[in-house]
Amino acid sequence: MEELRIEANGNLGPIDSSRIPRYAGVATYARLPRLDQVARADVTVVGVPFDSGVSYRPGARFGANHVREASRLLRPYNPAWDVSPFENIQVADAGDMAVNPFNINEAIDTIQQNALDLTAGGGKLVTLGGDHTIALPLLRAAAERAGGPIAMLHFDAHLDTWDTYFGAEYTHGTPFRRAVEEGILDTEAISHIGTRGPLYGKKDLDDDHRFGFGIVTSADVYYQGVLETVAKVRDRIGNRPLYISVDIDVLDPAHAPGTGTPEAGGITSRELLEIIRGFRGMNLVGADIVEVAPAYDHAELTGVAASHVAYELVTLMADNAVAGDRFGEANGYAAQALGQEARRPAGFAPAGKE
Ligand SMILES: N=C(N)NCCCC(=O)O
Ligand SMILES: [Zn+2]
Ligand SMILES: [Zn+2]
Repeated sequence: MEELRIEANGNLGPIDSSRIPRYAGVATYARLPRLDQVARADVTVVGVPFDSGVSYRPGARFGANHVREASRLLRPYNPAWDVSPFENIQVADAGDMAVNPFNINEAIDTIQQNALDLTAGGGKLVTLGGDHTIALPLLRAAAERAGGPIAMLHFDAHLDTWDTYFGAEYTHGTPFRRAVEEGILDTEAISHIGTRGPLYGKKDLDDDHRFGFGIVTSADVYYQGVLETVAKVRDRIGNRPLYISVDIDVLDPAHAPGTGTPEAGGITSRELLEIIRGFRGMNLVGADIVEVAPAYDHAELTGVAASHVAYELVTLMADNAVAGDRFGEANGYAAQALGQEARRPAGFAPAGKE
């Protein structure tokens, strides 16, 4: 079948859903071209079908393809930003990394190397997991590309800074402790958002605090709201190179039942999307969305939520790519919401607008 795609500014976009029904054909993320169909990509979406690091329900190895299937309804214009991300930059789907399910250490090495290979031309990665183990090699690669320790925002019900499980150091509950130990995170600028639920003991929090993490709990988001959450985070992170890791279990199980370690009392998908929009202008260098386990999903709720999270993250990258580095300038939707005057850098007009 011929692929009728939207094209703008030399960027090959999604299959045109007004000419080929969106439910037809093989799924790529947002119906975007495969990486081998484009000359280069500014942002590469890649799947990591790996879940050998889980402590409870398995199944996140099927997450990436579930998110792709659930992403067919994404449309090319993002009104919350007044940005058409796939027109601003070339985004492509690289398919899945081939990762050993029987050897976690080898899997971690493979993910790190593939992440480096995929960013060799200067592009950025948005990774679809996979369990949270994969964040460690992705952070290693992102820090190497950034030339030093990077800031991180970690959306999750869980801290994921535990030490070991059954003696194992590399699991989905331990990636951020390992990352701090390895010195790849800028410990002045790391935070969890959305944490909640029972822990093993108070020491979990003490350790986490000692590593340098700030915490905005799920209850904090409820009581202080999206705007204060965004303001605090922007204050803490500034313009540092920033990696965002989203464990889909940050959402309440009502919004994202398809995950392996669900915890009651989570934030809503509306809150999560709005918080990310509030990061407009921040220096996002890479991102992952992990822990989508389709076997426990219903009506694609979790897949749709994850596909929209990825869409907002790609939009943030696309917006920055066109606007340049404009951190500190109050602009756009989130800034308006924060009560600041919306401004655009001179000469900036989103493709097809103004
Ligand atoms: N990263 C995720 N989703 N979960 C970690 C939970 C670790 C535990 O079972 O204590
Ligand atoms: Zn989690
Ligand atoms: Zn996690």
